[in-house]
Amino acid sequence: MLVEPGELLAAINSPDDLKKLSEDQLVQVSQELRQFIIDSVSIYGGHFGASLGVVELTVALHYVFNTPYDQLVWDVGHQAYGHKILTGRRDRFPTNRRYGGMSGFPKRKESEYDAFGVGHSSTSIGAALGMAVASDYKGEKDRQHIAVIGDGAMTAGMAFEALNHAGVANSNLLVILNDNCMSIDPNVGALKEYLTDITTSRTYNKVRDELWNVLGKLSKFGPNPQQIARKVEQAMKATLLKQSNLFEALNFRYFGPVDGHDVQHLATILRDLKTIPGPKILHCVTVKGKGYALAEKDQTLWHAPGLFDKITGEIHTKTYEKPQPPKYQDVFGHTMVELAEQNDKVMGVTPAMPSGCSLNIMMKAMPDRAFDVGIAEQHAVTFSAGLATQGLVPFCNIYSSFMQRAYDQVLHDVALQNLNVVFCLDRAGFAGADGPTHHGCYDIAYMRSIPNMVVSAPMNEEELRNLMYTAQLPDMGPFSIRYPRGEGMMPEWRTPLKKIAVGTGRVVREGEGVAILSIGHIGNYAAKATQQLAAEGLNVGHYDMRFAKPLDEEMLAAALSKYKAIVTVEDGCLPGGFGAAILEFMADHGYSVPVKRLGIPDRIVEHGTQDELYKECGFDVAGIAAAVREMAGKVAAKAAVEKVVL
Ligand SMILES: Cc1ncc(C[n+]2csc(CCOP(=O)(O)OP(=O)(O)O)c2C)c(N)n1
Ligand SMILES: CC(=O)[C@@H](O)[C@H](O)COP(=O)(O)O
Ligand SMILES: [Mg+2]
Repeated sequence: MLVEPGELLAAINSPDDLKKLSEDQLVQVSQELRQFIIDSVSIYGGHFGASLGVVELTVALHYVFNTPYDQLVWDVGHQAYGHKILTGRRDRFPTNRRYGGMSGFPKRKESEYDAFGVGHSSTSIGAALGMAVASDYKGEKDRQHIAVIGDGAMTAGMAFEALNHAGVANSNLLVILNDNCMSIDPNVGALKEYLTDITTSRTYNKVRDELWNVLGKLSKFGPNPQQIARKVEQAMKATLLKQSNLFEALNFRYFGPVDGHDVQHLATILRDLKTIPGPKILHCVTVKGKGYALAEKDQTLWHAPGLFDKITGEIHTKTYEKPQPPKYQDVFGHTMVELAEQNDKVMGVTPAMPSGCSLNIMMKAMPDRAFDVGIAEQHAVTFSAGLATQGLVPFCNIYSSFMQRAYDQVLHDVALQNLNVVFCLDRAGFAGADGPTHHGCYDIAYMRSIPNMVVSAPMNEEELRNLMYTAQLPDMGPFSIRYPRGEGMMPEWRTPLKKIAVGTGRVVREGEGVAILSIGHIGNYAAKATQQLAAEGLNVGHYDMRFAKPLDEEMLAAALSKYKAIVTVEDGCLPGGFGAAILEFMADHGYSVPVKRLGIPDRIVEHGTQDELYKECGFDVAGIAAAVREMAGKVAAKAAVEKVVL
């Protein structure tokens, strides 16, 4: 073991062991847990700042509540490392996010302590409410249901929808709002300002603390003082806070704000809250990255820093002798500025991923033309639709998997009205270590089914730039461009912007016998496979189709007439995907050439590096080459049979 737990932590293999500690020992065990997370993430990688920020909360929750009977739902789950360590998975930590190893997020099949599988944000309140209502139905009156949600996740519509329901369901639900003023980037929006208003109202906090101190003393004499104090507190909130009672207006009892790093105080409060029925919210104020100075200072960088030297804080980056290709996201970010300089109608929109998708480059250069709307994918799409009705051309950049949330908005608000909105789907295909919650498998299939939608994918940086350029030309209608996480292919990527005729592909190489039809970046793997095959004497054709919709029908017809077998390659799901589009075209036009489709199969693919997952699914370079050989073998066998018959 490269990471040794501290003395108390070493003895904790489940929350039952934690409960054996005295309340005085909670501070030490919290320190040890924090150190274990720092030590582990520095050498194994993963999300960092969020877990450090909830160390005390995690300890207090498992100390006070009877998990797993009491159900604890973590929102997003990127902050649940402490939870995993305390619930019997400390020894598995070296495998975190690795192929075949522990998931970076809570996952029901991984542990009975993971009450709900997460990864996408803002699901915790709805899920915990469902559990609470189920407990009501089953008569489990003693069961507790807790949702831990961050201030960033709280900005999403789903969270509000669940609060709205919970306020009348009257079930036993505790929402813990972990307020650190941060999403991945600084949190945005009016809710953030409201929460800041509560946390910074010194007068309110002072009067409230005094009131509850008195209450604590009086409560020995019965529940009445509590009721009086509550009434006084409500009146006080209304007068002392600018906008009061957002949560109380939704029938939640609001407690806080409390210091989320005072573990003993948290344990006391949580114990009290256990006795209060119905929906309640505890507002905890925490610091993202708490306990690691650099992470406290640059919270965005340390959200998920990669491997680092825990002593110096140096983040390990590879060094290269030659210039390397840029990340696709950066090509997007810089090209946005270039396009916006040329076309004053171009705007940028991101739901809470400005640094993830590099729209932050435009937000800095043109703050009035690029918007972070918070974790609100549905709103991001409809907001973009609104901009488009006024003649603007919004580029709405959403990670492929998060876009799943906004399918109806794409269809109803954009496509039905044929509005000029450009959807840039970053992290399309396998996301890698984040795993199935984040893999962008489905976008070709779901975008292809939408009328008016152009579905495209660049094979390299130049194509990304040209597709972006094309998409903002007049009257293009809804236009989607997908590209993967990570680097492209071209160190010299600032190529002149050129129009690509919609629905046209390009020939990468002519061959004979078998042709590969690929879409997007994975075409580079196909290109390598064709080179390997050429060395073996197999001269394989390769077409970079660029568009899954509309297909380049002319090119396809030519390829289907010339070649005896086809292999399609996509970094997307096979059902309904690019290969399926080719088969539909063939069926509709009477082609019967044998086809082998390579892509993401119809099952959940877990986490690992992108290359490990391509290999697992058979579309890494070796897999593509093997598929071509197989098809070439069939072609040769068929030709041999035909020769004998003749
Ligand atoms: C639907 C969805 N959109 C975006 C994300 C990406 N994302 C993951 S964590 C995060 C920030 C969450 O902020 P908060 O809930 O406040 O948690 P913190 O990191 O501050 O602890 C974002 C935007 C996501 N996981 N799910
Ligand atoms: C938890 C979460 O959803 C994000 O932090 C996500 O892991 C970011 O992914 P990228 O690293 O690909 O931006
Ligand atoms: Mg936050």
